[in-house]
Amino acid sequence: MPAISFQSVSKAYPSPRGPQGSTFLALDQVSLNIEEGEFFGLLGPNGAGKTTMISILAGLTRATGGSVSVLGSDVQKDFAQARRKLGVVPQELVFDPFFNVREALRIQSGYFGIKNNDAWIDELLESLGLTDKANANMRALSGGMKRRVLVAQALVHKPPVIVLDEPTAGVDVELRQTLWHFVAKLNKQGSTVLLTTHYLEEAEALCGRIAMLKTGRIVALDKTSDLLKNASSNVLRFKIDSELPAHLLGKARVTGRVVQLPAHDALEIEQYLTAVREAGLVAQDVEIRKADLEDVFLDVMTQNKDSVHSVGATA
Ligand SMILES: Nc1ncnc2c1ncn2[C@@H]1O[C@H](COP(=O)(O)OP(=O)(O)OP(=O)(O)O)[C@@H](O)[C@H]1O
Repeated sequence: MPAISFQSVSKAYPSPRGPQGSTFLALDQVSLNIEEGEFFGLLGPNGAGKTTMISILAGLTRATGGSVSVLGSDVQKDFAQARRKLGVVPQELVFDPFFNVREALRIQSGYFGIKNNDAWIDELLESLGLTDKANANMRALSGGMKRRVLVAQALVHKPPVIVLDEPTAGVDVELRQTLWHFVAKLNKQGSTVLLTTHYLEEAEALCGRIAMLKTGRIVALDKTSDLLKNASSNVLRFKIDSELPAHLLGKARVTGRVVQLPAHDALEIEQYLTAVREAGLVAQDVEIRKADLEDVFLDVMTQNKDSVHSVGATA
């Protein structure tokens, strides 16, 4: 039985543009099974639909079509059972300002009907570097500390499936390391992890399998190692002072003076450098590196440039 299953899931929101009553599809027939024990990455640009998928999974938003289940429990029909199996770390820093950290975790335990949970709460506090903040009021915590509490809150009922929605957005290196160390340990002990992140380095390092979402559709789904294998194997990187010739510009990723071009073999690298020289440009700091997940991601996203799914006005 999959840990998480999305079957032909669609979600229509009221359209911000267009005539009244019209909708647009934030998710379009998404099907995805995540198996027990996987560390799975869900990637996509802003607005791709990642948070919408997680909100449906957590029972916070209703899908317009299709079905979603957590370890066999349907998120709508068996809401309480599905919710109990799930620990969700939300993207936004939502917290109750009236309680201290320990109280917040005890209250969260109470929502799940768990009494005398202090031993596990202490372990969570310790693992997330929060022990000395246990009695601090939530209001008095820094953003990074609040995020740690959100992680602890999500795990307070020992859920077998953990969902992390951009947990490292804007957090420092120390918290990232603490968090990844802890989540990797839980995954090794058998927890299933679903992660959304814009830090592709993290996804590459942590996730065994990855789905890439674009405008509500899955446009790539594979083992991380196979995604990397199928990508252009090398990237030619150099700096220039003027604009690239037009025929190279379409293929290149340009950041300021830095140009990066995907290259399959030595001949292609030679052709790029010749084209640069013939355009009267000087390539500086030339280097060749292996393609990484960011290259794969950009490749996949440019191949699927014009997928916009609007539907007409609903009756
Ligand atoms: N409550 C809502 N009402 C209307 N439109 C919404 C609502 N929530 C999300 N959307 C729209 O649905 C689309 C998908 O949004 P979603 O937040 O799921 O994307 P995302 O992949 O999580 O993006 P990000 O990386 O920025 O967090 C976007 O176009 C967004 O504007």
